[in-house]
Amino acid sequence: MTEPTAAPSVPKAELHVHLEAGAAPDLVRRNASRYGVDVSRLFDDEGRYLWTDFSAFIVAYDLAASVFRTPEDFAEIAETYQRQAAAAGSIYTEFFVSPDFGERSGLGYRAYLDGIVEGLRRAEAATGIVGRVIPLVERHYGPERGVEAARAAVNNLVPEVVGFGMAGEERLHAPHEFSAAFEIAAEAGLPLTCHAGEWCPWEGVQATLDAIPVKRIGHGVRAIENADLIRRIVEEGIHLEVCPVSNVTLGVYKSYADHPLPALRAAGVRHSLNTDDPPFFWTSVGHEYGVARDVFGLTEIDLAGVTRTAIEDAFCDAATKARLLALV
Ligand SMILES: O=c1[nH]cnc2c1ncn2[C@@H]1O[C@H](CO)[C@@H](O)[C@H]1O
Repeated sequence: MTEPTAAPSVPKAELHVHLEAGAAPDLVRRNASRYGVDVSRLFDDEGRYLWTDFSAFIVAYDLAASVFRTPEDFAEIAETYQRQAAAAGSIYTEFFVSPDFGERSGLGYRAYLDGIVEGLRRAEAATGIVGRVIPLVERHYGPERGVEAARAAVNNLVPEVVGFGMAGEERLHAPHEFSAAFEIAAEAGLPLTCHAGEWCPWEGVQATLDAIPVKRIGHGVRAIENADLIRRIVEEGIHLEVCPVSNVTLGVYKSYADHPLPALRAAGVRHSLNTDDPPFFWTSVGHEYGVARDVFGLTEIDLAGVTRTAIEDAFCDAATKARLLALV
């Protein structure tokens, strides 16, 4: 993970971090040896995560996640991530968690969630950084498992659970196939976000907005390919959870010069800056803000605006937002 020489000092906030990907290689290696799992193919000679493309990344993600098995293991991921983010000036993180993965891990979703929440509470007590959780559907497992994930989410509404979403392989299944899952979550009062417009072109974002009453889109950057869609996103106040380093590292865009962050900003699209899967993409919250400043030319005032927009469009309660906005 490369921190810029001097990360911007402005308070930071993130709305899009996949929890298991918050685990740094050292933590994964330590747990792998504790549980006797061979993770040698996960890392390169310098000990950094190794993958070739998005499909290989999803497999690598699952292998790294497989060495977390107890509530305390998950508490440690959450607490460690949050302490590092707080040290880089972050005041708020929303993590994607997977009820399906909680079951697959053998732990059960509730014990998995309780571990994560315990880690978030410990980090908040130590540093003040606030952490919240968005359970999600893993799209590549299909709509039926999506409904199960939604049921698990609404049956375990601890205070830290603030929304519901979908991630995973965007090239499989259409958004409307997941309507039933999103309806269960919406009926329980959970605001919605869905990954789209990362691996599929702008039509994927439009189909998502047509099928699911989302307030935010995970990534959504390829909406830039259609001016009418961008107008709709601005008019409806849809927030894009933008992850520039992830996009360039995974190859959604060849270089930062091709990335639409400046065009999205110029169009007035509400957005935040996010790490997505930080150690997999050799990034951190400080690095994202550093790239926004050094590559895209955002000023400290612009960056404070990004943080304010993130908190305004966060899924936490109004009192928490007011308290956090007062810090920016
Ligand atoms: O950048 C991404 N795009 C789409 N799906 C992702 C990305 N990063 C992680 N996941 C997926 O999210 C789930 C865990 O939260 C896993 O299914 C993982 O593959």
